[in-house]
Amino acid sequence: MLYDPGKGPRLSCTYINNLGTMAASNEIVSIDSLVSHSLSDSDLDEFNRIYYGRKDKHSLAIKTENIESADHNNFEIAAYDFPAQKEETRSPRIVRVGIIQNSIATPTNKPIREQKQGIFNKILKIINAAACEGVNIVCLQEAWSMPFVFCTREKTPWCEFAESATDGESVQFLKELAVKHGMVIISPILERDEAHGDTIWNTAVVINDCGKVIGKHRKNHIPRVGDFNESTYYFEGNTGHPVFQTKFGKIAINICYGRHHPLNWLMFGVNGAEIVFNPSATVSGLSEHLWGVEARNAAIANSYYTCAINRVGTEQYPNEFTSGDGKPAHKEFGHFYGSSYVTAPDGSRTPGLSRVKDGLLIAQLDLNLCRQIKDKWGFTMTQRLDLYANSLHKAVQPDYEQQIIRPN
Ligand SMILES: NC(=O)NCCC(=O)O
Repeated sequence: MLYDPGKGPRLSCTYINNLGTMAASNEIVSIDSLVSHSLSDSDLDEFNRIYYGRKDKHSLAIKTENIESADHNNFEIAAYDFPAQKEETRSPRIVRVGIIQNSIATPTNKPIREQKQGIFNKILKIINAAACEGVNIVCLQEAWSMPFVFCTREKTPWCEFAESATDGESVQFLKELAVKHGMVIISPILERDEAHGDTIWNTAVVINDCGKVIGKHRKNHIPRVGDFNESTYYFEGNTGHPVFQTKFGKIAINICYGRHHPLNWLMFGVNGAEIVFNPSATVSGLSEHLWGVEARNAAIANSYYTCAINRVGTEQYPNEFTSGDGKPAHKEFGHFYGSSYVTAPDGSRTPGLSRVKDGLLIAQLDLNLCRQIKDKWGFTMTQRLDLYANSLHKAVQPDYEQQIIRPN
């Protein structure tokens, strides 16, 4: 069955908020549903061609049982294909990725274990659907197993969500699924590092298709913007820019705020990544106009695939907090707008998932496209790393003088 993101409702109506009551929502379901509701079929084809680089729609069929499961369990499911040209000397290198966006499952004043378990229950159904569609690599959103509590600046009880990157609750839960389905799973969590002073990190754990943790990456750039008070909880990561060689290709993770830093994206490319996942948590009003630009631009500049994943929903906290902007104290973080999407190295992209609903976006990628685009555009050949290494080395010296040519 072919899924058409354009035919859903334009506005969401009501939702159960995180304190357990019904709330009205006038959120637009997705920019893509807005566009497709406004355009004729032929104009929509032109929109897809001109704006998204999708010459034809390249949607993939989804099994009826998974469409039914998505319907029943209230998540969106969509699947797209990114083919590459046939080559004489290399076979196609086809991999299916599944990116998952989710809201929290229970109010934030419930016991920690209950909150986690509620999220596990919904993720289980979505990963099962992904497996049934032959997905090889799943990536979850930033801090997927908890509410995004960092707006509060409270340590209790939120630090209790932190867990070991080798055998914490969520890693154990996902290891089993990785083995069962023979898939690689990227699990971005709040990490507790007992071996190093019980410190907390924002970490993506990579579990291979045999259920083994093959490594982790810690978020390199920590935001200090709006209510994203993450620096109260953890430092900038110390793991560099690792690329993980998996059975299904070379993958890397650029966690959320790192997407604003082109050099962060660059280094994953320099280290050979073919797919870079960007698990995120960001809210409308702050970043939504940037969302479609940054991961897409990174795919173009670095000739790799990018998968941008944002959490979804409006989270409320038991105690009021302020945003340091003179406005009244409040209990809501804002609206996490989902809109997860995938971009190919040629800059073509999928429509986004919903702004208001959990979702699974499946993309079938031919990794041969990475090299084909490098050959065509020559961005790696012309990137002049030596020039910038030299200039940056000078720029970080305390006595650096900016290269400004001033009028006499
Ligand atoms: N989670 C996170 O780093 N959010 C910061 C806000 C943004 O980058 O849009």
